[in-house]
Amino acid sequence: MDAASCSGVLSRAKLPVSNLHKFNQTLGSYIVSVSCQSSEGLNNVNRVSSQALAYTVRESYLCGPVQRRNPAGICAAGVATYGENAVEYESHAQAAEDKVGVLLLNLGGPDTLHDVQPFLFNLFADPDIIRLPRLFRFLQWPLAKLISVVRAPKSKEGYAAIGGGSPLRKITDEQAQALKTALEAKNLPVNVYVGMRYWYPFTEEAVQQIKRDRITRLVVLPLYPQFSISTTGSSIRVLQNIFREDAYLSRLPVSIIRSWYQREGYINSMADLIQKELGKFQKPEEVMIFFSAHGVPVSYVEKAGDPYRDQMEECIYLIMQRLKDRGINNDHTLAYQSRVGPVKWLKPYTDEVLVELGQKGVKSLLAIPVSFVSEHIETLEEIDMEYKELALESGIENWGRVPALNCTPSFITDLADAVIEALPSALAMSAPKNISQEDDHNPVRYAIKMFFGSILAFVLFFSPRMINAFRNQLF
Ligand SMILES: C=CC1=C(C)c2cc3[nH]c(cc4nc(cc5[nH]c(cc1n2)c(C)c5CCC(=O)O)C(CCC(=O)O)=C4C)c(C)c3C=C
Ligand SMILES: [Fe+2]
Repeated sequence: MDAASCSGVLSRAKLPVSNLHKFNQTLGSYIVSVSCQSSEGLNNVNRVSSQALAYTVRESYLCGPVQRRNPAGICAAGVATYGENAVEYESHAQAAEDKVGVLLLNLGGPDTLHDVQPFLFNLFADPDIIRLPRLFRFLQWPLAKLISVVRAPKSKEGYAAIGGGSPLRKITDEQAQALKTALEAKNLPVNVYVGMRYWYPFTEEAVQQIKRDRITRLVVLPLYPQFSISTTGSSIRVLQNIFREDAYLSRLPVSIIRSWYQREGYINSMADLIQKELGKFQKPEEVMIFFSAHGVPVSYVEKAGDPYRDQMEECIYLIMQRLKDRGINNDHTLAYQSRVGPVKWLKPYTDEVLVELGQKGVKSLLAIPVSFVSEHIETLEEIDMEYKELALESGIENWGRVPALNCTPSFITDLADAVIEALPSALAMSAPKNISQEDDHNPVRYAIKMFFGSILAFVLFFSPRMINAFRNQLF
C-alpha cells in the first residue's frame, strides 16, 4: 500500500532534529500526568497536572470492554451499535458536523543507518525512558548524547541486519490507511494521522496537521496494547505539553485510549495467528507457546506504579483462555526481552528462559512478540536471529515465530471499533500550566544547566572507567 496515497496520513516533510530538541525544550520537559485515577490503578507516576486528562482517561477506558458488555453505557453524542462482531457509527446531528481525527501514536524508528544515533539521542533524552532524580535532570541531554553515541554502533548492526532501517514508519502508515478505510466502511469518515515519539513523522508535526485540518473531535490511539510509562505515558505527556500551550488544541474534545490489550478483537486476532502458526508444527500439541514482551526497568513497576507487567500478564491470560476455548491446551511461558543499561529489568529474561527450556528438553517452541503490533527491529533481528540461534544451540529443534499483527483485517476492524466506542467520551484536554515549567522557559537557567551538564558529560565521556561501564552494559 502506498502511504503517500493516504489522504489522512501525515505528510513526510522533514523537521531538522535540532528543531525538535528546541521544540521539546520550549514545550517543557517536565513530567505531567499519566494520571493515577484511571481504572488501571497507576499511582504516583510523576506529577499529575491535568485533572481534565484524568477524566478523559477514565471515560475512554470505560468505553472499552466494559461498555462492550453494556452498550447503553456512557456514550452521549454518538451510538455504537453491536451486531455479532460489528460496531457501526450512527452519527447524531452534532457528530455529523464534527470533523473527526484519529491520531495513531507510535515509537518511530530510524529510516536509515545515518538516523540511528540521532534517533537514539531522542529516545534517551526522554525523561520517561531515563528517569533521573529531579536534581539531576539537567544531565538528561548530555547523558543522552553519551549513551546514544556509545550504543549507536551496536544498534546500527541490528538495523543493518534488517535491511538498513526500521520498517515502523511504512507499517504504521499502512495501518493508518487501513484504519481509515475500516472506519469509512462503518460510516465514520475520518482523517488518520501518525505521530511518532522519537523519529519522523514526529507527534508535533502530526498535531500541526490536525490544527491545519481544523479537526473538531480527536481520538488518540497509541499503538501499544498495554500501557507503560515509557511508551503510551511518554507519548501522552508530549501531547499534553503541546495541547496546553495552544488555544485551539486545549479546547479540542479528545479521547485517549490508553490500553486495549483486553479487547475481544485483539485477543481473537492474536489467538488466530497463534493457532495458524501452531498448525505448521508436526506435533502442535507439544509446542511451548513462548510470549516475549519488551521489558521495562523493574523500578517502573515497583516504584513508579507502571501497570505494564500486570497488563501484560492479564493479556497473556486472556489469549491463553481464548486458545483453551478452542481446545488448545499447550504449555506457555512469558519472558521479557530487550533490556538496556545497568539497572534491573523485568524478569524472567527471554534469553535465559530459552536456554533453560532447551536444557529441560523442550523441543518445539513458538515465539510470540506481544508488546507491539508491527514488525520492528526486536522481532526481525532480536527474535528471528539472536533468540532463534540461541534456542537452537540450547537444544530446541523446531522453532516458529508468530508474525506481528501489522494490518491483519480482524485487528484493524477492532481498532476501528475502539475508535467508535471512544469518540463520544471526548473532552477538552486543557489544563493549567504547571508553574515549575517556567524554569524551562527561562533562558538563563537553561544556559546554566546546559553549561554545567556539558562539562560533566565531557568529563564522564573521557573517563576510562565510565566508558568501560557503559560498554559492558550497552553492547
Ligand atoms: C511496548 C514496547 C516498548 C517498551 C515498553 C519499550 C521500553 C523501552 N525501550 C528502551 C530502549 C530502546 N528501545 C528501542 C527500540 C524499540 N523499543 C520498542 C518498544 C518498546 N520500548 C520498539 C518497537 C523499538 C524498535 C523501533 C524500531 O526501530 O524498529 C531502542 C533502539 C533499538 C536498540 O538499540 O535496541 C532502544 C535503545 C528503554 C530504555 C525502555 C524502557 C525504559
Ligand atoms: Fe524499546
